[in-house]
Amino acid sequence: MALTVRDLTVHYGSFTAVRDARLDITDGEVLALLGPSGSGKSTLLRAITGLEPMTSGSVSWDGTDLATVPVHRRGFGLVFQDGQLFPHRDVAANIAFGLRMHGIPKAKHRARVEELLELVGLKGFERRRVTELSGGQAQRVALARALAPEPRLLLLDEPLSGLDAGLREQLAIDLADLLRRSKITALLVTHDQEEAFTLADRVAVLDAGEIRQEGAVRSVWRYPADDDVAKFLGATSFVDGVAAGGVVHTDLGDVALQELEDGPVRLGLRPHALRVAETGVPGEVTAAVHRREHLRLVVRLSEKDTVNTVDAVAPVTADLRAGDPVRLELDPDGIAVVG
Ligand SMILES: Nc1ncnc2c1ncn2[C@@H]1O[C@H](COP(=O)(O)OP(=O)(O)OP(=O)(O)O)[C@@H](O)[C@H]1O
Repeated sequence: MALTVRDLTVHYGSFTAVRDARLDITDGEVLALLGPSGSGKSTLLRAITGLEPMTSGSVSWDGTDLATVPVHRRGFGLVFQDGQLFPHRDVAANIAFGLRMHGIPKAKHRARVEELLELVGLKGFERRRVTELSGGQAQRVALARALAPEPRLLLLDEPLSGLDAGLREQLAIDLADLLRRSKITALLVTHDQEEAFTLADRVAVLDAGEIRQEGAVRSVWRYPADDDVAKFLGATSFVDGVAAGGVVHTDLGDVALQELEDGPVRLGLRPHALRVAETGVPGEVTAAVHRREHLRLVVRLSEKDTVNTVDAVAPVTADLRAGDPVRLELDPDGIAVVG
């Protein structure tokens, strides 16, 4: 086990920002700490680095307790939201800073800087002033600087959240590729599920200072531990049903979920779990908004006691507006099995 965190608690005065956190990261694995704003993600990350004093608990690397090891001797690389580059130094000097700090001889700097710029897709940028970089380029330089001394753990705190949506998506894909190719062990903090799922092998969902669920990305997405985690992962309504022979029967219709054992189940529905179709439960559109890939609807269901209003989707080409009658069918793709 590379990183082991046990019972980590951080108090700010009488307020508990992180309570009894337990985490493991194995070599070459990327773990995302995912949670809403204020849930304690940054506090936990900072406590792991040693930047934030812990109230209790332990952080170990390969079984060695790091309590007495200062931040700069932990062998961790850090990347924050706003890069924090040195504005008066050029790109090469920013990246070489990490090498100097770790006592790597100057003769080796140039080759390593070139190698890193190539890795982050900024070949030839050595002499560029950092004030003349775009937000995305600056974050790539910050990443190169953190990777320069070959840290045993890379810690990324919302590394992409200062960037606009399109760039963020592209950089997340590039970063995922880089982490995999270089087999980097990393801990990523984000409030963005998509970013966590693009980048991480496993996620730990944090809420109000506590880790509510931890597991492989796909499994947490499909099987959230409770309604709160399901809501945080996009479920906007819930329906109870009964599974029998791989089909779940609910008030909103039937849906094939082959992996489920027979018995009662609770389903969390993301908007695309309900799609406009020829058949299905009837309802009336109360709102329709165009999104990039679909038309997002709010639908009031007719004659349903348990669920009244649900989110649903229709193709972008559908000409639907408030007041229109529709029918909705369940789509297994958007469903989470809760509990
Ligand atoms: N230095 C501090 N003193 C007192 N309270 C703090 C301090 N730093 C953070 N907090 C509080 O601790 C809680 C957790 O903060 P933290 O920054 O870890 O959350 P987060 O999940 O990273 O949030 P965000 O996504 O908004 O950055 C918040 O309620 C915050 O107000």
